[in-house]
Amino acid sequence: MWGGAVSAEGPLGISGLDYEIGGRRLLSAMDLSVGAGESVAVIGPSGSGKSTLLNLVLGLIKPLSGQILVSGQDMSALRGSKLTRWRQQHIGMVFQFGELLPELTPVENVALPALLAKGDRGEAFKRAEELLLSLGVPVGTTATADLSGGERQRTAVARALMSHPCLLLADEPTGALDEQARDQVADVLFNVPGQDGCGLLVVTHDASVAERADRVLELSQGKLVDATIRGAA
Ligand SMILES: Nc1ncnc2c1ncn2[C@@H]1O[C@H](COP(=O)(O)OP(=O)(O)OP(=O)(O)O)[C@@H](O)[C@H]1O
Repeated sequence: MWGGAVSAEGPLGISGLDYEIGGRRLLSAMDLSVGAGESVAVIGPSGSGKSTLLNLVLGLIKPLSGQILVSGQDMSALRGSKLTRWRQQHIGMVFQFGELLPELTPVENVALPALLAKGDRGEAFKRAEELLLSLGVPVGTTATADLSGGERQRTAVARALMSHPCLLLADEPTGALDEQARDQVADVLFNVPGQDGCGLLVVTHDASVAERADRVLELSQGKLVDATIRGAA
């Protein structure tokens, strides 16, 4: 089992995490930490609880017991608008299907969270454009629906980075892509910790994506164990 001390300073520290659903113990005394500038991939069979783990980190569901620190803050201790604000300010999330609004342009999609949070409009559009250009996404007037699958996922990465999160989560970020687009999105995603200094936690079925991470862990019977993937560091 991979343990590791829970750091109050790092992007993510999980200790002794237990979670049950429908009378079934899904996570059991799980420990995990993700350091600044580090990437961790979690693999595991379907139904083993990988997405549930991300939902717990986001504070969308509460653990039975144990502690989840995001940027030093115990997520279980926060409720309502405080929890929402902490999540918005410290965590970026990339979903399998991007979860973008198809009729908006990529810049509008990326700027939207900042606009909804009543941020400065000009600054939001400027940062959105810079982020998209840095990730190789065209910033014209094309609707997001008309972009390629890979461009859409890179737009989703840009949106997740908009708030300068200390922790970036990704749930099957390349699951809907062909091989070439998968590699481009994985390049972009795994560059982020080195460039921004945030921690990256990626859940994936794809060994060629997982092996890019600094550490690969397998979720097995409620615990994270070291996984050896050919070519993994
Ligand atoms: N709200 C819920 N009610 C009942 N069971 C649930 C609920 N949410 C998740 N589960 C169950 O918990 C288990 C873990 O689900 P989860 O989505 O975390 O798995 P996963 O490892 O991400 O799977 P996949 O790789 O297929 O996405 C599954 O058996 C799922 O059916």
